[in-house]
Amino acid sequence: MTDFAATRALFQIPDGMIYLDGNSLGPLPRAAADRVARTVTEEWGRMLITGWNRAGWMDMPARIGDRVARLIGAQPGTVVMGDTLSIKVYQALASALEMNPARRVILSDTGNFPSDLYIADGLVRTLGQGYALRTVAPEAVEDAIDDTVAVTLITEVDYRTGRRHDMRRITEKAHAAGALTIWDLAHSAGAVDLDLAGCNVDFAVGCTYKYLNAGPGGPAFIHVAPRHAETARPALSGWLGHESPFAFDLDYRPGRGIERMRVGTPPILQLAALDAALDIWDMVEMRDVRARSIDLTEAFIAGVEAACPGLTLATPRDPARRGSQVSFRHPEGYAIMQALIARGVIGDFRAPDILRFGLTPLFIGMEEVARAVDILAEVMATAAWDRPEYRTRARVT
Ligand SMILES: Cc1ncc(COP(=O)(O)O)c(C=O)c1O
Ligand SMILES: Nc1c(O)cccc1C(=O)C[C@H](N)C(=O)O
Repeated sequence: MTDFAATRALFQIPDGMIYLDGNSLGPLPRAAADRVARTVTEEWGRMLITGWNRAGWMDMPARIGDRVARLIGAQPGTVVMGDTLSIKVYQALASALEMNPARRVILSDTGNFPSDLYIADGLVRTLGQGYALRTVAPEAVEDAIDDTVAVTLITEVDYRTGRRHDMRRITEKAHAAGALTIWDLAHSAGAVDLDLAGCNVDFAVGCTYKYLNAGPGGPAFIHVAPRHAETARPALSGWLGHESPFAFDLDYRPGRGIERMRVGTPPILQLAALDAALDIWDMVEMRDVRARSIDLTEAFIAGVEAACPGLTLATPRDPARRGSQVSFRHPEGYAIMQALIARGVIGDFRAPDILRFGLTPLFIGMEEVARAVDILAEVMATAAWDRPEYRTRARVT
């Protein structure tokens, strides 16, 4: 059994703060600060360029990829770290389209994160030749999979509502129709129990600065199913995905397996922070995290619904259909969230009216849930949010 009191002690969270935003930016694992400092002083400072060999920097993207693979139910050797998630979406999409050349449609849904849709739109414009992005309502995805679809591009857990797609069913349906699948796991990795291998997905991508706690700008990951690993062309064919980067050949030959999905120089300091954050993940079983996340989200929903009649639940009631966040709607959602933040309860707001709360078992327990509910109830009952300064929108919400 996972000891959540032990994991919680490993994070640095300011006294008195109830941090319900680990679904957007995870808190600092205490060990990450030391680890980054050591990487800077002992590796970069003392080894300089020899660190690429002596400190194992060059192997970090694949070595850490294996650590992430365990958390998402993927086989070792099928995940590599690097770049940002938007870039990995582009890479997976361009690779998948090339693997299904008779088809022209990318299928996605309106619950997807805008960056994924922007990237898909940009790519179809670059490709021309009848390529198109078809975006349907989340509930309509399964029925929209037909023999024109080259690839589905679906974010498993909706960033606004927390609604979770059925990965197994959609992947099966896509394969039966001759389409490939790309799953964006930004709000899934470290949040829900995943079985990429068992679901037979083709590609998956995700970020590490949310539930995995790698810090702002933490590198993304990409997974390619073993059956495609030696045939997928990486589309972004940078030198570090080359079969032999230090031969400096003028022609590009993709590297072995998942290594080919590397592009350029890996962000070593961010990878060091992620490596330290993953030590905490080594202490937990994903099924325990999922079970506790369901308990926390159930308790939060019940508490808020009982105490705050003015808020409308935006997240599915069925725990199987949601991730590890709970969202409520209110026309004054932005001001309400600012009032909560002023009282030490940190969630966030997503336009036009969503209050978003991440319930992250590694460092949030039932006691914080109860306190957060009480504070929210007080803010709502006294209309404490109704102040001009709470309505002034910040640049980043
Ligand atoms: C589902 C999803 N996809 C893509 C992105 C974009 O990620 P990045 O800013 O790392 O490129 C995000 C978050 O920002 C996201 O939530
Ligand atoms: N990546 C972010 C950033 O650089 C700044 C502020 C927020 C973010 C986010 O991750 C947003 C996030 N994807 C969301 O779910 O809204």
